[in-house]
Amino acid sequence: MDHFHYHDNTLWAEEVPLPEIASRFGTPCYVYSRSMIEHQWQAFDQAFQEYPHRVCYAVKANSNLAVLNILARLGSGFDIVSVGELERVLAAGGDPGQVVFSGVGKRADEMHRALTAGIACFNVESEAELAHLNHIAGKLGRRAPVSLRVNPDVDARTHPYIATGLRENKFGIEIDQALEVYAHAVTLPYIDILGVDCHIGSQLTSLSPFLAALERVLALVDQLAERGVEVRHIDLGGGLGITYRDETPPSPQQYASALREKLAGRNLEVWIEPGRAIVGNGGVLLTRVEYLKHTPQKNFAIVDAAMNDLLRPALYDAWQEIIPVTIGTDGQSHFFDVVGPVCETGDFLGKQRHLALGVGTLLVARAAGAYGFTMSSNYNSRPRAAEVMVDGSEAYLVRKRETVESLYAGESILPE
Ligand SMILES: Cc1ncc(COP(=O)(O)O)c(C=O)c1O
Ligand SMILES: N[C@@H](CCCC[NH3+])C(=O)O
Repeated sequence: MDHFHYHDNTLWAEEVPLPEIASRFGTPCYVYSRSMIEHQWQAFDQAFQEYPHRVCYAVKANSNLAVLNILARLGSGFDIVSVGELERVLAAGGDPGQVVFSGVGKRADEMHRALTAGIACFNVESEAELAHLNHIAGKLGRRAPVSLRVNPDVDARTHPYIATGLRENKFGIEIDQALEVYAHAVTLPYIDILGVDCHIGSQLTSLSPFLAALERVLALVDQLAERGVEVRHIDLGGGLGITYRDETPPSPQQYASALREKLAGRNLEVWIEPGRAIVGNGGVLLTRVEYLKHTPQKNFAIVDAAMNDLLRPALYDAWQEIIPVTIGTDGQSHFFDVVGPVCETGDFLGKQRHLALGVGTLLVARAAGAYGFTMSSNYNSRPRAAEVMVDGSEAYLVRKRETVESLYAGESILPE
């Protein structure tokens, strides 16, 4: 399915034209579509049909409160990796009883807060973390709900920086050691074993790695049952990819039905943690051309968004489609490198793009709803961009552009 439609310069099925958004809120800004985000969450939820499941949206993909609130209203669960993400979920009206906490480095204060908030499950990634959590829960006089995240040693066939399920990666407990760690876990007084968790990587474009991981997790579930450890759910993490260029990832329907087939007849809930596939295509980065620069080697379009706003091209050499929203003033097409104002040669949004551009042309970088704003920074003392949510005929400013003053508000100089 083509996730994205442009009708009269609007986003998806929303009605507010992007040039109007640019003039009301300025550029660069992120623009999200409420209906697209809802559509994608519901696609996952409905695809499992009657099979007991929980969709825990991965907050790291896009943690804007309006996005979280839209999902909370649908009844979504949330996958968090820090206390900061937990507080965002709570502030957005999310249900703590549907929160899972992933990550290799949970601190004591984070465990404490998550326990008092009453989260659904800690996805524990090492024996040391398990002992620490048992200790913290003991001090609170509570039992911590736990799944162990196992590392199934499956090649996700994605960018090496975002593959997480290989033996050499820092994530999870080696699957061959899992039985031993479970045997220990069930003896701990403040640990309640609920499930088995894994997450093998992000931007996966085929089903086979998911199914290979599922098979290994199910084999472990069976071995645990033989030893008297009955788990209630398995968590398969996130990772389903989207189309940036010419990838053809499975749809949420295809993904869920392949999982359902393997799970049929089991008395196990399945939890998933999709991030990118819910919000990725529901957002764009809107930016304006400031200058054109023609050199004997290259044509540059210098835009007002930069690597601090959208890091994926610089970090992963990721391809984001760039489309003009308004016609260029000179109307001439060239191959352009679309670059930002940051002082790094790696500061580009796209290279060698055939575009008709002029000064003032508005462009979008598509598929920027996931890992766009959340990976942004203040590098070069650039204020973070505004975020706008479009909902039918209304556009709401859901995060103001930062002010320059706010960037040094917490700093101080040394006394005389
Ligand atoms: C533990 C965990 N769950 C879920 C996700 C979400 O992944 P994605 O955005 O690829 O669906 C990630 C990131 O890859 C993750 O590390
Ligand atoms: N930041 C990555 C995804 C990271 C997934 C986190 N576990 C990206 O933009 O593709």
